[in-house]
Amino acid sequence: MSDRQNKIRNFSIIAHIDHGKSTLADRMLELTSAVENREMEEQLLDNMDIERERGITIKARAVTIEYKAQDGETYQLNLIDTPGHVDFNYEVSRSLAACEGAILVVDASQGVEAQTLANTYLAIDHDLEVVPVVNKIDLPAADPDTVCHEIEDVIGIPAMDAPRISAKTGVNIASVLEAVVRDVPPPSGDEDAPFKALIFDSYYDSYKGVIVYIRVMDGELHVGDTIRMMASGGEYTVTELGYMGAKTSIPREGLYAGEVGYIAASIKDIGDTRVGDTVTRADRPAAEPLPGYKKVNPMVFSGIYPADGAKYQDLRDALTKLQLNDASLTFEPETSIALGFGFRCGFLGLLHMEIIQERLEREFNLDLITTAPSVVYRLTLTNGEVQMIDNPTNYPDAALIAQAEEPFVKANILTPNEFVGNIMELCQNRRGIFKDMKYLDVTRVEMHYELPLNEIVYDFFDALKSRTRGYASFDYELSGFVQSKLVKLDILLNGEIVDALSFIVHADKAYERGRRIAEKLKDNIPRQLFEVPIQAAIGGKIIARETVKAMRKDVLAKCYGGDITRKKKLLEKQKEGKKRMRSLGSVEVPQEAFMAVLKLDE
Ligand SMILES: Nc1nc2c(ncn2[C@@H]2O[C@H](COP(=O)(O)OP(=O)(O)OP(=O)(O)O)[C@@H](O)[C@H]2O)c(=O)[nH]1
Repeated sequence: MSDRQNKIRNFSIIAHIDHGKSTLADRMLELTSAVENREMEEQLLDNMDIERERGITIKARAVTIEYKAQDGETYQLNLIDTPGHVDFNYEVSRSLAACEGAILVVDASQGVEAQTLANTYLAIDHDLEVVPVVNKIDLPAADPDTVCHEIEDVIGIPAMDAPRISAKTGVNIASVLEAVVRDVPPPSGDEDAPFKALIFDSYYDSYKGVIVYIRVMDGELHVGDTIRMMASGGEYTVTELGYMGAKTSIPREGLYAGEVGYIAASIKDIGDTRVGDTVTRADRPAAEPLPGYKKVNPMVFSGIYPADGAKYQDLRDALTKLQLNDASLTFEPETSIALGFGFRCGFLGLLHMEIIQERLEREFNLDLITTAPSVVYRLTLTNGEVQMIDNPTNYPDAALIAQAEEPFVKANILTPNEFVGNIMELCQNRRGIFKDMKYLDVTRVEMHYELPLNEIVYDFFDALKSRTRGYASFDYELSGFVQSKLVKLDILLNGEIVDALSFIVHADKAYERGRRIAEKLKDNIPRQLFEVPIQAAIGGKIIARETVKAMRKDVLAKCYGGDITRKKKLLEKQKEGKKRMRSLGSVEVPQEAFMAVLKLDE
């Protein structure tokens, strides 16, 4: 191994949400003075607005810092950021593939949580050295000894000597860097072998074209070399390469085996730079690509329509741009009788969906109507054909279906034992199958359930939080398709089926759902000039009915003539309220109505 490699450490930070991953990353950058204190925006590594507001990290990012360790040597530390939410396990996985180690941050007042476990297992799957760190020791409720025992008992890695730190106040941060230098193995890789690197992220820069983030496995690369993308075959000449500093990129003349960095090569087509692909050199290509990693298929789908039909092209452009650095987002055109032209979009999970919606609205200034999310169903028809259905509108007639299957997940819930009853009740309501339960210590329990994805995509997480006062944590992975009794529930407004409101539901729950949805819609559809019947139907049979009564008075009637400004205000208000309305046939329906049908627990 070269001396250069001996001084490199490639690592990620993994943690349960809110345990302090981003704060620790900031402190590490600060300590290695990669950033001037005053220049430092809060949470440098999350550089998207929405992330900052929600306090979660979405996209993988990487940064190179130099650290002079106690042994007197200067090390190149490459920190690769990972998202913490269950929806993004795929992205965690792609970051981990570029590392040899992972710092596992555990909150000293909370202990091991569901995503602590899930992320640790992912790291172990990637053969990473896991370096535990106990954070938030400044909190009065901190109990680092117990948490260290918990890490040893539950995860099974030694933790008694784990650095105990406060990322917030900056206590003991250097001990984390020392642990990284000491415990994370340096990269191995043959500098003399043909160049081979893994693409783990990319983004589009309007001047330089696509910038790809790579981890070099073997060989070396210089400006002027011609690279080849092994999956797509695209060839480009490298115009710039280097490290990503905390704020700016630091161009270099070469990148070598074991290093993490970026390349720019005037690449215009993002399709050529697939995350997970292998880059090699055209003059001396590698024989085999790297294993890459499994791309996950989106499991949650929803229709996204521009509120103003004229914005269809803008919506397409916006989705195309977002897809550039979010390969897990899929979309294709669809038409709805009710909503016109839009796109069927596929997401990793509900949070992913919300984030994309928010970005479309905020960054691209679009007003959207989104339909209820649906999972993917697998149907075997009576003629033997197998169909995957991600849109309830395309659900075939019941008479044509020989067998219907829905996706199930394995759920892992960690909770203080006092909430076990509440959680069992919730899971039972959601058609969950209890698997087992074990005590982590005297007060905390780990529960395993199998649940239909359909029952958890909407509001399971919120429901779990509210039943456990926020103490339970939850993680899941897909386990496969399970045969199920499914029916399509249609909603009729004023006697007409609204295709955008149809959805698939388990037969045993259809009546109750139909009734609740009709009630919900009644609450969410404002009065119109005429009476509007709301009906729920299965295969043409009406199972529930509500009525929105006709409007009696004009809003202005309240004003008794007189005050013109007051009148104006009321009219403005009415206009505001209208903004997100959609005419379905003759009925005006607000956006909230489309989502309200999902939040049945409220
Ligand atoms: N008291 C205390 N609070 C901390 C400490 N470290 C982080 N926090 C706080 O914990 C909260 C979550 O910290 P983040 O760094 O955003 O957590 P994260 O793990 O990056 O969260 P995600 O990005 O959502 O995964 C923030 O309000 C921090 O200020 C600490 O050492 N002590």
